[in-house]
Amino acid sequence: MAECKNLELHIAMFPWFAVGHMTPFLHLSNEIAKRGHKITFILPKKAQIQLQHLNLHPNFITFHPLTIPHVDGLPLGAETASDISISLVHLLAIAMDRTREQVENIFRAKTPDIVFYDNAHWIPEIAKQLGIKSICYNVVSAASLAIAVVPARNVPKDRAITKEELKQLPVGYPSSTIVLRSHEVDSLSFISLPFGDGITFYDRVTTAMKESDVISIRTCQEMEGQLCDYMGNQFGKSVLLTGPVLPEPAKSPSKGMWATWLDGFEPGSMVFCAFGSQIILEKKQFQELLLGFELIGLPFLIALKPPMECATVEEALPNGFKERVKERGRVLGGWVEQPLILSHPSVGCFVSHCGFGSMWESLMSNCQIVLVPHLGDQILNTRLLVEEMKVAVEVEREDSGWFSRKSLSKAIKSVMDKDNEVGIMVKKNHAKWKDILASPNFMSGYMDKFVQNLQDLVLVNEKA
Ligand SMILES: O=c1ccn([C@@H]2O[C@H](COP(=O)(O)OP(=O)(O)O[C@H]3OC[C@@H](O)[C@H](O)[C@H]3O)[C@@H](O)[C@H]2O)c(=O)[nH]1
Repeated sequence: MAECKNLELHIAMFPWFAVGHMTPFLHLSNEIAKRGHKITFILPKKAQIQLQHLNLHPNFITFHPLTIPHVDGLPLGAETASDISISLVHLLAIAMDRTREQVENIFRAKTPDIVFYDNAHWIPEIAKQLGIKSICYNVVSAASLAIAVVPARNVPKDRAITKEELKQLPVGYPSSTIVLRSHEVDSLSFISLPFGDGITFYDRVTTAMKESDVISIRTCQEMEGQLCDYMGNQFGKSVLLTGPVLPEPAKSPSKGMWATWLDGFEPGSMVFCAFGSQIILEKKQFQELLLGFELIGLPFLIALKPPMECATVEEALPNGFKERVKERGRVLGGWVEQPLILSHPSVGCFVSHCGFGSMWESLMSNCQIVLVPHLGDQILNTRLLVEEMKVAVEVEREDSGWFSRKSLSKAIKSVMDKDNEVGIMVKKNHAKWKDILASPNFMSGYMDKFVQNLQDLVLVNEKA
């Protein structure tokens, strides 16, 4: 157990109801629990079943399930963003807001010292009344926060933000490379749309940050230092960084259900593709992607949700695809154990949407990285990896947003061809960054300092 002051903390966690948010909150909980502190983790009932295997310290981390109220327009039983399409998530925010009384009752009963939250902008109001410190913990990149949800963005209250306004960077934004191209700015237009009852996404997130005692971001100074400083200046608050907070590899890892099949291929020859927990492609784009994989001539494993209007991936396969690729490729429509697959010696390339979780997992792997971002934050994460760190390549898209089988296969081949200059460069840079991120005290150093800061925060409270 890491050394720290003797003050034992009790922390409540209340992440947005999405796997890409609850999972990193749980990784953070594990790190805090490992240092001897108690966690009450508040989440939808169904999500508890999905996440409990990631709870590495059940003696310290207790799940507290919520009943998610039904909101008109959501499918019956929907509890997390993975249960619904992206177009409905604003309704899930209403459902989250309607759990306020349940959450307040938990706080009254459990009396935590600190609460971590992200999308629930009303948490600081409850916390202040009960003498609990509130930390707005962001599990997306500092870049995506700094470009979209800072006071300098000045989103109009009475109308939707225009494309021209979105093209302008917020005053003082510190990067000229981690930006959206002009045909991509629409991916941010959601910030002025409702997200919850009578509140826009922008107002929700900026309120969540303004009202907090501390802003925290799951990133590191080495990669996003300037952007984190900008966030601190914008909100006039200290910004605590947790570092990447990835789980330690299990001592005796299960090999996972795909290991035997993967074992049959040459080391580093397999290309793995997954687009996180939310992306659902249109059928034509899904088929184009598969045909791109067919073109590369390498073995592949694709784990994507069935495309729009299809119940299964099988019914969306291009004609004759299965017969042509035979044993060389598999297309799965369900959840796979991504971290285990990325660590398998046969897997040499990861084609990802660059969701923030997948971004860290790709950096910590030995795989070449090919990126096909979809949402605004994924595009910015991609720019960070491609333009700043030069550890990955991005698949070229047309202005319409469409990517072709040719552009996909070109990007994959560029990193899988051992003599390709770009492939050699990204591999070398990736290895350097991996050395930094995986060095013995890198992550634990961030966490020790972070937990120390939490204790100081509570001690100041007690002395006051
Ligand atoms: O089949 C799968 C797919 C995904 N996963 C895991 O699920 C997690 C996905 O998280 P990501 O952040 O990459 O992607 P998501 O799309 O789920 O995240 C969401 O929240 C974070 C934002 O940055 C993303 O833009 C948003 O889409 C990863 O830890 C990944 O290992 C699996 O284990 N199996």
